[in-house]
Amino acid sequence: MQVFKFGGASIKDSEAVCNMSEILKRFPGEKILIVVSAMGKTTNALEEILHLRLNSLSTTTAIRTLFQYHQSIVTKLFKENEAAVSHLLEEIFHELNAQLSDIKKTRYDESYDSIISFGEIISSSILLHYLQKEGFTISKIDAKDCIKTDESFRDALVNWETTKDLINKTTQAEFHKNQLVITQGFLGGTADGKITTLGREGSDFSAAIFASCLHAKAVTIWKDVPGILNGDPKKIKDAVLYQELSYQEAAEMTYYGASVIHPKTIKPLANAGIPMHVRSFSSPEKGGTIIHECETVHQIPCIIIKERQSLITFKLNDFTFITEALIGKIFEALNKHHIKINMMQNTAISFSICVNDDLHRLDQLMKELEDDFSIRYNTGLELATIKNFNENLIDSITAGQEIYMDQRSRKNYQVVIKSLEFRY
Ligand SMILES: Nc1ncnc2c1ncn2[C@@H]1O[C@H](COP(=O)(O)OP(=O)(O)O)[C@@H](O)[C@H]1O
Ligand SMILES: N[C@@H](CC(=O)OP(=O)(O)O)C(=O)O
Repeated sequence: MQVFKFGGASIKDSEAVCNMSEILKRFPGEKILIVVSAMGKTTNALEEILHLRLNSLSTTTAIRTLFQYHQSIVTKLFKENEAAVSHLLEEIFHELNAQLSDIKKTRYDESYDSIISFGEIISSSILLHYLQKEGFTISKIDAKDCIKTDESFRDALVNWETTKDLINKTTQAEFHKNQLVITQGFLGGTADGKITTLGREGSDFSAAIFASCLHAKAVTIWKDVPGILNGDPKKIKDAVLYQELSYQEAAEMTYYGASVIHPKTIKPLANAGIPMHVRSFSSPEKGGTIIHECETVHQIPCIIIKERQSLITFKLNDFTFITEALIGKIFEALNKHHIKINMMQNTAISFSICVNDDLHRLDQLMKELEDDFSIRYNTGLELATIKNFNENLIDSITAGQEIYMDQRSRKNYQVVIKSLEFRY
């Protein structure tokens, strides 16, 4: 039994969905658990709809556009039974509207999950019907009933023991009857059935959760790139494909922000010794990258760019030194608001952190600390990390740039800058 994950790009239109079905046909008779993300940029569209609703602006056009996007995929995929699937789509959008009218501003994170989860609910429903039409024996399970989490909405923590039991019970029963089982990535549920999400781009992590609980023989993540390269090929010219990566190297890349894999994905797979393949959905005959237990340590530079960063500097105005107690106060607030530090630095009288641009969370953080510190911040930055750096590469990345913060260790160089026009 193995796990396949199809992300937004691999199911973004009807051609991509047909291609997904062709990929599955390459594995006749193989038991496969399919984890799907929302189609294309649906999650971003739902975030926008939530934003409009919370600001008491009209959501009508945005909802209609999202509906029409999915409807046009359904129309192209289904012919004789289009009406049934269209009806299902209408029902899901009806439910989305109902949930939107019930939003509570005071419980932002919970409302976020209840709305944003619709992307995966829609995609898994359409794909179930399409793959059935294509002749596969397939059933759907709901991730919210299998992956049990706490109530940290938007970044929920998995309760592994319950999850393992539920995944095994639910999935094994379905595999007795079907070759394929499909479920939603990114989603989980609390003990009392409220929907949660595992963090943006968390479907890779969902695939790893299912794989480790089911002792799958492998996980394959189908992407719009040939595998994992030593830099994002959309930004770095002549990026080189890694044929294999150790769990450790892969985990490190995701930690620094290589967006190709969600950072929480590697740990459960490494602990269970399950290999992960990252392969191209447009060239499924190619092997891509395998992440597994191996001795290989790459010496070529690897460039990781984390976009949408903010730099926040905390200071006291009376020349008080930044003590451990003051840093402790900042860390406590960061922990409380689920804000992760991507890079940090202190001087005698200031403490600076580079964090993701999550305006809602950062706003809460500032409110909490504004009485104790004078706070300055810059938004719209990028954090570049070069593993195995050399001076030429640093020069080419920082040339003409204002450096907001940088630091180096023996092997890694990190820099926060405004924008990165690559000349590499
Ligand atoms: N080191 C890297 N190797 C390959 N792709 C990378 C790397 N770093 C960033 N990427 C980006 O990751 C993207 C694929 O991840 P993502 O968009 O999350 O896929 P999906 O949503 O389909 O799961 C690629 O299109 C590429 O631009
Ligand atoms: N749809 C969610 C979860 C996800 O993992 O998506 P993708 O696999 O397309 O990155 C998001 O966009 O955050």
